[in-house]
Parts: sequence; structure tokens; C-alpha cells
Amino acid sequence: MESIISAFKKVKDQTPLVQSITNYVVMNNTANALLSLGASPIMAHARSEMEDMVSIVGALVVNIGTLDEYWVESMLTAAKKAKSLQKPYVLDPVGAGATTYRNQTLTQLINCKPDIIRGNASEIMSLASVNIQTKGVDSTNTSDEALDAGKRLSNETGAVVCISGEVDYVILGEKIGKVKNGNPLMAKVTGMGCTASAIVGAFAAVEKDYFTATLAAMTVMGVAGDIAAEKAEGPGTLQLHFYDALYQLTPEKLEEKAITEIL
Ligand SMILES: Nc1ncnc2c1ncn2[C@@H]1O[C@H](COP(=O)(O)OP(=O)(O)OP(=O)(O)O)[C@@H](O)[C@H]1O
Ligand SMILES: Cc1ncsc1CCO
Ligand SMILES: [Mg+2]
Repeated sequence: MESIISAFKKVKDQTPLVQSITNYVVMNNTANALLSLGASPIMAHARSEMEDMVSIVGALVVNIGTLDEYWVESMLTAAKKAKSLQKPYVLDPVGAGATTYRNQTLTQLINCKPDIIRGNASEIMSLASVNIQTKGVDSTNTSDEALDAGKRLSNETGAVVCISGEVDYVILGEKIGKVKNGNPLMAKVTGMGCTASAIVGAFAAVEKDYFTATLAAMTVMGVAGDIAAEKAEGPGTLQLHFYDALYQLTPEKLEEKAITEIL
């Protein structure tokens, strides 16, 4: 818990700049969530500025939600640059398993060695070559069902793997963290997972232990989701209260509400 609180304070103190190459659906949600947390967002995908942009940011988050050929080139350029500068590269494999194009693109992006991969259970199972046809961007599996796949994916790639859902798992080799915070209403707001990945990017920008950074980010997500759900009447107000909860979150409140453990 101490290291989670310490990472949270570092985000607040350092206002890390997080670059997202993300989908059209969530650009606004994601940018607002980073601002509420105390980080600074920049959405950018033009090929001509990729190398310059990655040079000035604290972390790169690549999200394939609404990918196309032009964007994929930018994603690969940015990922390679981030690795060459030893900056954290976070991958959100939105819709993995839904189409051949997504799978082929993910193979290329994984070859660039992401430091952290955060997806829902179906996406992680698909990446670990469990033979499932995913339905789209929403999970049809539980994180418990994906745990073995997550371990395999982490071993194969060397990345920290985060499986989100009713419980979130954070895996690095033999190490497994579990976050029980969060509320089912979160899955009724589009892009909460994309937001989680962006927040993981903010933590990885300030905390070089990426396992701790990811566990801290998912704890913050879950706690903010819990606080928001206490006030929300449905998905619309959940989204708004979620920003406010992130904005008002203190180290004390985080410690009081976190249900995070190392297995
Ligand atoms: N049933 C649930 N109970 C508690 N928390 C949940 C539940 N479902 C999702 N969450 C939380 O919502 C956030 C998003 O996780 P989710 O698995 O829904 O991502 P996702 O499917 O990638 O979302 P999207 O693709 O819409 O961005 C995580 O912080 C997760 O802990
Ligand atoms: C709905 C949707 N479609 C592509 S990306 C996205 C946002 C949630 O992943
Ligand atoms: Mg997702």
C-alpha cells in the first residue's frame, strides 16, 4: 500500500505528460480523466510529429480502438521511439480477436515490446492465443477465466499484464496483484478501460517499477469508480462523478478505500 500511495503522490507532484494514440470514441473522456487525476494529456497521431512528440512526453499509450493503416504506422513509429528512449510504452489491445486486421496489428505492436499491456479478459485471452472469437470491445469473459492467459502473456512478452473487469489482476511473471475496487456501472460507460490504460501511462511515467505503477493506477481507477458509484444514478452521472472523484482523491482516501492485495 505504501508504494501505491507513493506513486499516487508522484503523479500529483509531477503532472506527467501522457501521449495517447487512441480512438475517436474516447479521446475526450481520456483527456479529461488525466486532467482530473493531475496528469497532462496530449492526443497526437500525425506521422510527421511522432518522433518529436514521443521525445517530450513521460509515457506513450497506444490504443487500437479505431485503428486504420495510417494510424498503425504512427503507432509503430511512436512505440519504437519510446523504446529507444526507454520511456514507458503501454498497449491497449481494444477488440483483440475480433478481426484478422486487429490481430495482425497487435502482433506488430507486441513485437515492439510494450512495457505494460492492459485489456479486458477476452482481449487478454485472445492475445495469449486462447482460441476465442471476441465479440467486439466488451468482454464476454471474467478476469478469473483469463488469469492463466494473462500469466502466459506476461511470460511470453516480459510485459506487465493487467486484466480488467469485476476484479483487476496485475501480473508480472510470478507476481500477481489483485484489485477488488470498482463498480459494474463502470462497464456501462464507454472507454473506462481506455481511461484505465491512460492512467496506467501516467503512473508509469513517474514510477519505474511498472508492476507497482500498474497496480497503483488500477487501484485509483477502482476507488474513484466506487466513490462515483455511490453518487451516480446511471452511466451518465457515473462518468461525471468519476472525474470529480479522481480530482478530489487524496492519499488518505485512497488508503482507506483500496481493496488491493498481492497474491
Ligand atoms: N463488474 C465490474 N465491477 C467492478 N469494476 C468493474 C467492472 N467492470 C469493469 N470494471 C472496472 O472498469 C474499468 C474498465 O474495465 P473494463 O474491463 O470494462 O475495460 P474495457 O472492456 O477495456 O473497457 P472499454 O473498452 O470500454 O474502454 C476497470 O477499472 C475495471 O476495474
Ligand atoms: C466502442 C468503441 N469502439 C471502438 S473503440 C471503442 C471505445 C471502447 O473501447
Ligand atoms: Mg477496452
